[in-house]
Amino acid sequence: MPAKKHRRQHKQHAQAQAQAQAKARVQAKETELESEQDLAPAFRVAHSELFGRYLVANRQLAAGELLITEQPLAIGPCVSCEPVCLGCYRPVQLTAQQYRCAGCGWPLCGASCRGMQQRRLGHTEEECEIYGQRRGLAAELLTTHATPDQVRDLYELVLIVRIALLRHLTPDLYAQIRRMESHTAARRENATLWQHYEQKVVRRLRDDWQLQQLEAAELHEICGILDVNCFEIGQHGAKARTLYPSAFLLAHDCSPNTAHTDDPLSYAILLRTSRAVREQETLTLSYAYTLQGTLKRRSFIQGGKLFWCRCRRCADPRELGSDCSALVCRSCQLGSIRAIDPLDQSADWACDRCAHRLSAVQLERLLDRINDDLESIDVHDIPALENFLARYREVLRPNHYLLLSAKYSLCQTYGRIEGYLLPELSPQDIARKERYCREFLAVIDLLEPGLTRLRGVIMYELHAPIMVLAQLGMQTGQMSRQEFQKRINEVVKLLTESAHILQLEPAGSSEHEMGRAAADALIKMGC
Ligand SMILES: C[S@@+](CC[C@H](N)C(=O)[O-])C[C@H]1O[C@@H](n2cnc3c(N)ncnc32)[C@H](O)[C@@H]1O
Repeated sequence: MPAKKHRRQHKQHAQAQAQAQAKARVQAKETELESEQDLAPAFRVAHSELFGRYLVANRQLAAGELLITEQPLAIGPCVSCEPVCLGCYRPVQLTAQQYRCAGCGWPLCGASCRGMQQRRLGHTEEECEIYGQRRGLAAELLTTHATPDQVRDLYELVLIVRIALLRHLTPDLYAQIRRMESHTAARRENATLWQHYEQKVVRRLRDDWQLQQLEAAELHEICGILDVNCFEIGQHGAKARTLYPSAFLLAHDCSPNTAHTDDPLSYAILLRTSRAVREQETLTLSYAYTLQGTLKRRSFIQGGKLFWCRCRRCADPRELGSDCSALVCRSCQLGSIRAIDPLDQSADWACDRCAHRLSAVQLERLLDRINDDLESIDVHDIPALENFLARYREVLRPNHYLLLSAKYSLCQTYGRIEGYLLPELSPQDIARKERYCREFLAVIDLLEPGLTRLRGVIMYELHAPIMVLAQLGMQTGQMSRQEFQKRINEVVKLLTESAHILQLEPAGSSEHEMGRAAADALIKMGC
């Protein structure tokens, strides 16, 4: 081989080798970056004047990323609860037949309650001793003669006493809890709130129960910490409130970018992104029930968490396009009534077509009345719920949260309760279920988009009427093959997304079961 050709070949070979090495280096770097990204914490703690401490995404996060899973620091019955077992937080009766703790006499679900073995998460010896020494002031009041207020007042104390006990039992956990925000100064300025806790908690524990080792200031602080930072959790009828080591740091938003659930056995929280989150974006969850109007959500948040929310949804009279607070104008019957300035709780509400106005007080009174009406209806009473929708159709816009609440109950009862199972329903009733599901889903898509439990549940509910009506349409020859296929494609899409969302719920939860049912249905359909 001539030397020149050989040199050229050698040069080409060396160039190719250098290119391959460079490519390998880039690939190695990329892999390194990818794995660094995997290892990089998804979020960090930031601080601002407005939020105090809060969590921020450290990198771009995908929808469904698990951000936090942690055990509670403390757990106990909710504030306004019905009687529950002190071990597992499932409902109990106050009758003479109800099993009671041999040590202190409080009602428990049974001798083998799993909460008796879970130190710190259930009924402990230390707690038992305190109640046992004060049977007349606690357990003996918990009979069928107890008024709802007496029951609530006693159950409210449980978690406060548990936290106070941690001071000596596990000082590190206690210190972690005491570092949480309590808003004590602001609470002290609110005479009604302060007096409530002074009477119901501080005096009761220190004077009546003679627990003078619990200082008044410490008790007020614990009450504040609980009001500001607690999560309400529970599955299969259990209900409890919990404090978690880091999940409490999430800031609030009325259309949040995370969703959380809890493990039925360990009470661990599982917090995930519900949609894609940009690097530097604040991670948020909702402290209030999202299917409520701005006026109600804001006053609920101010009452418990002591700040006025000013998020994008709160500032928008149409609530991100959902229009879930709008009323029908009583005067012109054409326009919609909305808040003039939703960030001012006392601002008037005005019609967008005529000069009609309502004061915030008038509006609240009207909504309270309609709400009381709705609350008086059993969630399984289909005719009463339909009647409610018919009565308020002329008063509230179709997406109003009070109508949506009734529609949600109907979505879950049509096709599911005796007398209204799918084979028993008329095509009109099945179509009604489909319509309510669609209306509800359209609002949830705006307020809680992404991988959220409500979307998963309602998509599962929606697939059934579409499927049944499509089959019926084919059988009766009223639906074309093309239209039938279109409906089936929609069913597959709904089941796929529902299965994906609901199987993120912890095993053993009813939503997880629903997710599995969606996945099974897809298999049966050959998907
Ligand atoms: C559960 S704590 C969150 C952690 C708290 N920022 C801290 O530093 O401990 C709730 C408190 O955070 C603040 N906060 C959270 N979200 C907020 C928001 N959207 N606007 C204003 N303050 C907010 C309020 O002080 C609220 O009472």
